[in-house]
Parts: sequence; structure tokens; C-alpha cells
Amino acid sequence: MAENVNSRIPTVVADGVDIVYRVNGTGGGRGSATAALNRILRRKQAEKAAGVRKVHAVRNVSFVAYRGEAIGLIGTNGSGKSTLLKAVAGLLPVENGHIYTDGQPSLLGVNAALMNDLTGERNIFLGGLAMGMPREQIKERYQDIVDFSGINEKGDFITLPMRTYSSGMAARLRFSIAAAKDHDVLLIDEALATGDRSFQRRSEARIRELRRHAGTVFLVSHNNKSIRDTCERVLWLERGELRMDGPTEEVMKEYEAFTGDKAPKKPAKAAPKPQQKAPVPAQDTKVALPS
Ligand SMILES: Nc1ncnc2c1ncn2[C@@H]1O[C@H](COP(=O)(O)OP(=O)(O)OP(=O)(O)O)[C@@H](O)[C@H]1O
Repeated sequence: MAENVNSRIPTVVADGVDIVYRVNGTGGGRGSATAALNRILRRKQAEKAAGVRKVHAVRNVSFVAYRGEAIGLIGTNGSGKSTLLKAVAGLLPVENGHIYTDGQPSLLGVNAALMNDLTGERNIFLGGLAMGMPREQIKERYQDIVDFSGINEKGDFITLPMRTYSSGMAARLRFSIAAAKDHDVLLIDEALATGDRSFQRRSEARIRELRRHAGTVFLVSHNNKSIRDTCERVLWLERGELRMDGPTEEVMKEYEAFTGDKAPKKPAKAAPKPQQKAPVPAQDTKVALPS
């Protein structure tokens, strides 16, 4: 019953959010050959080309997230998932609309603070401090973080600089540091994609735990299984717009039909499904992948 009450407490409210990137100097550097070429080729637009180009990454997105929810954010490449997360974390301004958050959102908490030239060990302290953990608490949780990350499974890597880690190892350490703290709102961008299966399982279990501690978790992933295993609600963004917001299975079915992922694994069993595949609009698929 207590959970029911908790689940009605809003933690993130996005109200008609637009996010626009402004890219400077899309015409090339002032004196560069590219700029000169641009002027020749696009005389009329020369001024425009030297100016600012806008990328409208998120369009009129509204949703309310509640305490205790784990919400998956899905969508094809370039659909605005990371952008929306950054805005919820307060790292990007919104052009129109508002984002309200209750508590401190952490975009995997420590990305910005970690330093490649420092050892994993040092980075655990740095990341912990950046998330506002007291030094004593970091010391207490240090070994758990190392064990969770699995960095030392194949040798004493935690005492080596982070630049010597593979991208998967670095992502695991980042997630492990971030997950050591109970967050009000934890925003996870693809962290689970880089780890191996056993790390993914540990991470998923930890996400479930974080939810129980009354936080809200957002998970961006292209791994549909991770989304299904971790989230009970999914927001589907496409070309910056919120296409669907609903229970995981409902949204995933539509999304997989859209991306064509609903590959018939066992044709014999798939017999009744062609009906669902047929209504997928062909144009949608065509416009879905800008990058
Ligand atoms: N720093 C930036 N400057 C300009 N445009 C950007 C910037 N970052 C992202 N974009 C653009 O914003 C749009 C949304 O990008 P975003 O990274 O949010 O998508 P995504 O759904 O997270 O993609 P992916 O699944 O490929 O990671 C894209 O068109 C992208 O080109």
C-alpha cells in the first residue's frame, strides 16, 4: 500500500518541452577553404551559412514520472533520447516548456568528474565526492564499488589509470560509482549496453533496488531486453516527438513493429502475427533514421 502512495508522487514533470541545439559556424571557419567554397557555391546563403544552424532535437514533449518508477527511453538513432535526459539533468536549457524535478537528478552522476589520467581507485573517490557522498561513506562502499564493477576480476586494474581501461570497463566503473548512491532521479544513458551479460544482470538488479529506495530511474537503451527486464513503463521518442508513453510491453510491441525488430524467430509460432506487421506504415520507417 505504501508503494501505491509513493508511486503517485511526481519526481519529474516535463511540460511541452522543446530543445534546440545551435551549431555555430556551420559554414566552416571564417578564413577556411570550406568557408570560401561555401560562399562560392551558396552565394545567396553565404551569410546564413556563416551563422548559426538550429537542430530541433526534442519537440513538445510532456510526461510525468513518479517515484519508484523505472522508465525506459527508446527510439531510433538521433531521436532525442540523450538530449532529453541531459535536459532533465539540468545540463541543457529548454527552448520552450518546462522541466520540474523533485530532488537532484543525476545523469549517471559522475561522468564529468572522472579523470582519465587518474587510477580507478582515485576516480571512485572523485566521483563519490562529486555526487555529494561524504569521504567516510565512499571509504565504506569502496570495495563494493570495485566488486560491483568487476574491474579487478582479471587483475589489479583498479590501481591503473582509467585511460588504460577498455570502453566497457570504463562504462562499468562509471555505472558502479553512480549506483553506489541512492538517487532521487537516476538517468542512465546506455550504460548497460557496454557491459557483459553478468554485469548487465548485476546492474539490472541494482536498478530494481534503487527503485525500491523510492528513486526514479530513466534508462536509455537500444537493448530491448534490458528495457523489458528493468522498466515497467516506456517513453518512445521519434524525431524528437513523444510517440508513445505506456506500459513496457505495449510500447515495445509497437516500437519493434516500427523498427522491424519483430523478426519471426520461429516461423511456425509466428503464424498469427503477420496481421500486426502489415499495418506498419512504410513511410515511417523511411524517415526514422536521420543519422
Ligand atoms: N551537441 C549537439 N549539437 C547539435 N546537434 C546535436 C548535438 N547533440 C545531438 N544533436 C542532434 O540532436 C538530435 C538528437 O540527438 P540525441 O543524441 O539526443 O539522439 P539519441 O536518440 O540519443 O540518439 P542515439 O540513439 O543515436 O544515441 C540529433 O539530430 C543529433 O544530431
